[in-house]
Amino acid sequence: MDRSSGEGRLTGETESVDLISRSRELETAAFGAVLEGDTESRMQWATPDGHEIVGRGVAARFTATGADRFDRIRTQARRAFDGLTHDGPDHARPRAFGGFSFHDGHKAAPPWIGFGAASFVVPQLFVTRTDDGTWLTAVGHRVDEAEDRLERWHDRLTDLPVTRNDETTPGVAATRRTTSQATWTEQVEAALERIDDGRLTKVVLAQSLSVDLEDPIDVPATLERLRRRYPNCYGFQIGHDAGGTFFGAPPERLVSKRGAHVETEALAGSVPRGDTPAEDEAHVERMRADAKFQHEHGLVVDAIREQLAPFARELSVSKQTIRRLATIQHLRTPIEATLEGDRHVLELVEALHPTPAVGGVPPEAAWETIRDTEPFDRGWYAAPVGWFDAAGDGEFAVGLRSGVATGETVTLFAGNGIVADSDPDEEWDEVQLKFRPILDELR
Ligand SMILES: C=C(O[C@@H]1C=C(C(=O)O)C=C[C@H]1O)C(=O)O
Repeated sequence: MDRSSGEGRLTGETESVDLISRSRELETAAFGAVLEGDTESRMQWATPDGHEIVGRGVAARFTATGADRFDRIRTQARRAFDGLTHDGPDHARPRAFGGFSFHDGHKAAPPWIGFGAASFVVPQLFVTRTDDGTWLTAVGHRVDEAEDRLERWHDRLTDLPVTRNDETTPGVAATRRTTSQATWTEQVEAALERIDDGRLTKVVLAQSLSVDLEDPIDVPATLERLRRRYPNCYGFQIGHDAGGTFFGAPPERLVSKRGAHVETEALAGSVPRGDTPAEDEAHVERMRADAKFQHEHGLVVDAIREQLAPFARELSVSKQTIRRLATIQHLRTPIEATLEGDRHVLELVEALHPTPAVGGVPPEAAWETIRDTEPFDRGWYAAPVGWFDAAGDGEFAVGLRSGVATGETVTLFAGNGIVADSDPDEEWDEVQLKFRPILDELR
């Protein structure tokens, strides 16, 4: 156990504490052990291009509530990162990992204990695996603290055998839905009335599914299996010993920023996979040719373009493509921008969240409809999860295809875009497909 966890860490909005960071290369693949044992915080982040970060402990924590939560996180982070000295390669630099709740008024009630309206942690210890090798980084408030932590964990990880992947799933004892199919039909019909009235153009309605497990879930092993099945998705977990663990395999990038270069995408419109390549194509062709799907997708492209334009010197919207996943296929439009001036990735996160891929159009009417309709708190579902660094660069996924594990229950969330001409039965089927990534790994 890392007994120094929590000592002298930075939490307040006014304190300023130096952060010292030290890295060294790791010759072992046994770095999953970083997540073992008691620690107040653990995190994992994997990208579709194969990069991976696994971390534990709290060197600095930033939290905020309210409408200015994005700004307040940035202010706290600036204080912490201003005093940072990193000795190691750039890719092993300290970053703050965490995210936001869907809505700024969110309260951390079950199953979301430990998940406030905005919460980020700079881990005390983390492993970064990229094309440049595997590196271990320790962060502390004094040089000796960082160096001791680095050596201790380096020795510990190097001595460990690489364990084989755990293929056993926890098993499902019981499931409970928040929304029956009959209720869903009523909800979609009520949303369609608002659309007919002209109050609303699109809303994404979600459902939640609670799964009682037969055995405790091993989140890292579950994520590993998800990564193999959904290699073109993100993989993440954010866990608190004093609360739950939010994890998932989102297919959707909210935004990534490196210097002036920004990448995002519109992902909306969903059809199943077929049993054969020809069936796959038939589903895709139906989606491409369908006015409802194109309308629903186009609203997302337009909103992202509008939100990003004020920040951009150049903005380009690429040709529509298909994102094909193991259980579902989506319409996807990549969007890139070159920023005008110096910006923090959290400014872009704030501008983009929620896109109409998870919220709706117009945003206020969509949020009102979500609030009037959904009998549960979205918590961090469909909200930004990811990281940022001292330079204000970072990458955020949309927290979809996700669940929050507490004790022996996992609460899953999934939703779908409703526009004029949506059919409640078809929308129901699409939502069930979106539960599958996590549900299949629990059964
Ligand atoms: C809302 C979800 O997915 C989003 C909604 C989609 C749609 O309406 O077709 C497709 C991809 C995601 O942007 C979810 O996975 O829960």
